[in-house]
Amino acid sequence: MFRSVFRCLRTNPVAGQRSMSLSSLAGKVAIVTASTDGIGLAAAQALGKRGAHVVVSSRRQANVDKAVALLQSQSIQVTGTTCNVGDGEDREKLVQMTLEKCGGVDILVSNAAVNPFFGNIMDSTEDVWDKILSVNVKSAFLMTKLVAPHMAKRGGGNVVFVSSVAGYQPMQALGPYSVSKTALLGLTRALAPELAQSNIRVNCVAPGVIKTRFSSALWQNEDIMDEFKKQLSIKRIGEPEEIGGVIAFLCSEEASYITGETITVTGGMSCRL
Ligand SMILES: NC(=O)c1ccc[n+]([C@@H]2O[C@H](COP(=O)([O-])OP(=O)(O)OC[C@H]3O[C@@H](n4cnc5c(N)ncnc54)[C@H](O)[C@@H]3O)[C@@H](O)[C@H]2O)c1
Repeated sequence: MFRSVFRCLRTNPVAGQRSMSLSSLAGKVAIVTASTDGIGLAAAQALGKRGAHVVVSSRRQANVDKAVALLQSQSIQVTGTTCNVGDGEDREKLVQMTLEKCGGVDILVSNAAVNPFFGNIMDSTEDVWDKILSVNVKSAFLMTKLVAPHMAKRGGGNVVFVSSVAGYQPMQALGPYSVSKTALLGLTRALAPELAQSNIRVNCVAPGVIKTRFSSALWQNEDIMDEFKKQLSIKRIGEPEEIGGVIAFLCSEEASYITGETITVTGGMSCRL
């Protein structure tokens, strides 16, 4: 059977093209927050390689310029701007610029996160909680609220939140951050039924330890990593591209019947709530 499918694709270029276009995001516009490095940049690359026009942003202009140049060098259609997702004016500016320059928005990947606190959760302060919940959770919701009407106007869209394995099992010393990531699992489920009415799917990815600046304190410490690897089926940490691809999948037609879900991408760590 496989042989006849391959023969058909080889001898029938139209059939081949049709199967390619199933996963294409050509004509789609994707906002990815905090997308000049790490998982956000990998998500922008994965979406862009599937044909989407990606709007990259982060807080520093120099980082935006660097990411735009990199993506352009990979023949990805890209627009960039600065955006602090914790700032209402910045969020509006990001969406407005996207509408003006790209004509609409179809995809939101809410990726930005902070963790200003390491220690016993009972030592965390109100300021720590305000900062973590504002950037990691509230801005994810408020960005969704801003883009949803514009997605609805275009017949639907996709929202993907970036949670964490820590959202399932709080990491020692990362209590408030872990709780914020658990909140995203709830936000995904709370939004999905309401936005399905506008043909907008809402999903989430929960990465395990991925090699980025954010997690460098973990992967640069051999003792921690040796201990950590005991919990993994695949005995290595993940790469940002391994999350970017899953995000692009969730935004594609192949995932057209998936909403309200979180996909864990952890190398086999056990994730249970
Ligand atoms: N790396 C991992 O092991 C890992 C594991 C699980 C989840 N995550 C999640 O993946 C996402 C991306 O992290 P990463 O690992 O790629 O690290 P990263 O450091 O490359 O990305 C986090 C980005 O968020 C940005 N950011 C922070 N506050 C912001 C704000 N107010 N406005 C705009 N941008 C802001 C930072 O500048 C940074 O670029 C985060 O949500 C993180 O919680 C990462």
